[in-house]
Formats: sequence, C-alpha cells, structure tokens
Amino acid sequence: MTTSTPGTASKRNEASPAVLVLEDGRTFRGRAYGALGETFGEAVFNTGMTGYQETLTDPSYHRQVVVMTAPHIGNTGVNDEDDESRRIWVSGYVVRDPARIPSNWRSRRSLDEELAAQDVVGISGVDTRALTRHLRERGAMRVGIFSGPALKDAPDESALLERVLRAPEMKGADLSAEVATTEAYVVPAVGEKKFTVAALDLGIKGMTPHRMAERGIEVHVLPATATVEEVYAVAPDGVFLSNGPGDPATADLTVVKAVLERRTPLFGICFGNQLLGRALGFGTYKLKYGHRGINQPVQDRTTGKVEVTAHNHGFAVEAPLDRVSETPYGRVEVSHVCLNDDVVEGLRLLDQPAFSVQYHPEAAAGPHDAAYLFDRFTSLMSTAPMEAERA
Ligand SMILES: NC(=O)CC[C@H](N)C(=O)O
Repeated sequence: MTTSTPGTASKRNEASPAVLVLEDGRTFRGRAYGALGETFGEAVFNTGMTGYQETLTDPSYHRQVVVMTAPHIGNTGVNDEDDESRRIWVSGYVVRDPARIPSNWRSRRSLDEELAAQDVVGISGVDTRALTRHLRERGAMRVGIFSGPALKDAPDESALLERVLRAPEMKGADLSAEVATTEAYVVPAVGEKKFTVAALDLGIKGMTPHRMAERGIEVHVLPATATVEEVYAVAPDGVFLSNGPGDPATADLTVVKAVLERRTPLFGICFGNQLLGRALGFGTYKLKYGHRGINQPVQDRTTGKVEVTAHNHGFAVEAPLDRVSETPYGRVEVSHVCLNDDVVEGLRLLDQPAFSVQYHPEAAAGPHDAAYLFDRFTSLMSTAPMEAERA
C-alpha cells in the first residue's frame, strides 16, 4: 500500500517510523521514506556520491534494497532526463539524511515523492555507515523494510524477521525476463548509419544503445527471450549482450554460443560479460558484497592504463588472471581486472572478434574513462569480415 499525495510525502513520513531488518537479525530503526508498506530484497550498498536517479532506474537493481553510503540523498530532486529505464527497479531504498528541499534547475519533483508515486518503500535516518560496515563484514543478505500498516500488523521484531527469511535469495534468481522489453524496438543511428547491432535486452540501461547510436550504430533491442533466428533476422554486423539482474548461472546460453559459432563480433557488459564467460566454460560466483559505485579502479591489461569506472555487480567470472585459457571458442584472456580486489572485470577472445567487461563503460552515472570500449566494438565490426575470410 502506498500514499503518494504529491508535495506531502516528506511531511507525512517525517513522523512515521520504519524498521529495517536484516536476515541475520540486525535491526535499524528510522523514518519512512517514499511509500509506506513493506518490501524485501537483497541488501547491497552503493558508494556513488552522485547519480541516484540513474541507480534507482537501473534494471540490474531489480529485487535489491540499495543502501546509499553518501549521507545526503535527494538534493537535486528527480528530473525528466536521467532515468535509465521506464521505472524505478530497486525494491527498497535506504538513506541517511534525505533532502528536505530539492534544488536543481532540472528538478521536477522530490525523490521522496517519486519513490512514493512508484510505490517504492524506503527508510531514512539510518546509520548507513554502520549498515554498510555490517554488510561488508557479513556479506550481502536478505533484508526487509517495514513502515505504516506493515509495522502495525507485526509490531515485534521476530515476526518481521520471519517474513525476511521467507523472501527469495539472489543466488539462483532468474530475473532478466521480468525487466526486459517484451517487444523489439530500434534505436536509430545518429548521423550516417555504419553498422547494425542486435542487442539482447537482459535488463539494458538506456544509455547503452545511445552510446552505440552516437557511433553510427543502428541498435535493434530484442527481448531477453529472443531466439538465434530472431537475432540473425536483423542481419547484425555485431551482437551485444546487456547488463541485467539476477544470477548468471540461471541464464540460457543458446544465443551466445550461436554467436560465437558464427564468429559474429560480440560485445557484452556486466551480465553480458558473465554470460560470455559461462559460454566459454568459465564459472561464475557470488561476491561477498559486490561492487556498486562510480569510482572503482580497473586496469585494462592490454594497454596497462587504469580507468575509474562505474560498477554494479554482485557476481563475477572465475577465470585465471595469469595465463591465456584454451576454450571451445579459442584462446581467451582476462583483459581487465579490478585493482581493489583482483576480480575479473573483462574477457577478450584472441581468435575471434568477441570481448566483454564486467563494469559500465556507458557510465550513467559515472566517469567516461571506459567509453573507448564502444570504439573497440565498432572497430571489431569494421575488421570482422576480414577475420571471417581468414577463418
Ligand atoms: N549490472 C549487471 O549486469 C549485474 C549482473 C549480475 N546481476 C550481478 O549482480 O553481478
């Protein structure tokens, strides 16, 4: 249930208590933020100082309750330009000190109002530093947020904890089809059209086809369930595998393997990197608490350059850093690595035109250091016919 009378949300919620209960029993009390009610998900923290609107609307956050480590959230309100998809996807939102009065020339409404209007239950006034330290020590885990009627129905914490323990876990969750488009659509090339790309929407962010379009690519965004025939029906020069929510171990690899068989140029981001990794025969595993933020240092091992990058992942590919791997599709190297913890951040095939990264070169939000990867994809498409002839 939600009450979302525009302009009154902040006032209403200031007096309304809310409780956050983690699956290991740790509890935080605060005030309701956004919609009143109850919600469940995987508790994860995001260290971005800016970009909350892009974070909230990134479909990869589906079924996650996002804790913001930046203490002031909502200062620039919500605008009509920065959404990364058609709605907010986080299942809950946790902040320390929300803005009472948003101020920005693009702001159209307050974040509190927007969360309420989209029925997203949040909590404010939480010691997000303590909560983040807890998640860092114990790992990402299930959580519930309760306010309004949900709190009245189950006033004691053990009853709330019971409900949290009934919520589904992220491990084993197959979520792409829940967030992806059901109809194919085209994002036209900006200026002269040079290439056609079939982009599998596993939970795609809006900025991704835009980054391709501005390089002369006509992007055919296809549903997550698209078949090999549907992918090749658009006569693609290249295939793109998008980011997306859920556990990569549940994903169907038929299309990825068919693209590798045909040696069509292939580029994957985040979930797409994990799918490429699995199609090549590598495993994926759940990180203790993941990478979410916009200042993660990654090294491109092909050039030695370090880039500061946007991340949002809870799983990672298990591939050897110190040697080239032999796979059914030829040799593969780990092309990128996270300098904080040596997690695999990119894969590159040496015998065919395919590569992927675990992080977000499209940024939105975040720095643009990794935008060169879209140029790498276009140059693969320019040189690919030669590669195919040689094969
Ligand atoms: N942004 C993404 O594509 C995330 C991929 C995957 N769901 C993960 O958490 O690792």
